[in-house]
Amino acid sequence: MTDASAPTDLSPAERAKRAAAARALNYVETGMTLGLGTGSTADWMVRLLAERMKAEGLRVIGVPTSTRTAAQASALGIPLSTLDDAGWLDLTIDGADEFDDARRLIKGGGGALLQEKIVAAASDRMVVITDPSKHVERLGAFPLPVEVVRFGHETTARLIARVLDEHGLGGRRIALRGGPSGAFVSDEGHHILDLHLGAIPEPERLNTALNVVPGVVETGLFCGIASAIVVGYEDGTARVIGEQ
Ligand SMILES: O=C(CO)[C@H](O)[C@H](O)COP(=O)(O)O
Repeated sequence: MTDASAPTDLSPAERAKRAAAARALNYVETGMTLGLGTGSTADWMVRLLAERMKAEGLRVIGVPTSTRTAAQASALGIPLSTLDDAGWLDLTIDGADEFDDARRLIKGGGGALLQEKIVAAASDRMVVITDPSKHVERLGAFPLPVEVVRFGHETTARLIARVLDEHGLGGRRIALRGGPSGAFVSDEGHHILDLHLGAIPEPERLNTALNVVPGVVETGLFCGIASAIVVGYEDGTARVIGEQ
């Protein structure tokens, strides 16, 4: 169903993101503790959530997955908690950079993958909000973000290259995320290596192998975590893959 309340001046891409976010809010019930994702699609979800809280008296407590989302949510008046104070969450709603038919994801384009994974893992359900441009047959066209400690990060990259070799992904480019002003630093004070893999033959196996490399904190591969994927479309409709 299209959303008649959607602003008419949005670009097609923003309409799709908004549609996914609006549909995902159907999972939210009053009294829930809710993980709040990071990124431009999650941004819509936080905005629409705040609107519903004001308009309908919906009560939730949010656990943000980044300083960016924390700032947005508190500016909009959403009550927040830390993950440890909340303990366990009813639901997390977050975006993704890629998803496949097995509901596996690549996340971390916005650099918040570590907190996003911890929060999602501590939730009864993770609902992903996305659009058709992120659907892939095989994960890996989007460079895989891997969060690493700053100490010895070039050595960690070499150790990762060895793992890639063993997984039939030898010679792939590994880039330290950053720009002219220096390397990107995550909310937890780490760097991110973007692995340009093209296609990942066995995401679960690669995730396990990367996570035991000394210096690796976490990967952006989310396997077996998302319970539903809400795909929003430019016409304002949305479709759910997985748990309704
Ligand atoms: O994983 C993320 C941040 O770390 C984001 O959810 C992902 O990058 C998608 O962002 P967007 O909705 O802006 O496309």
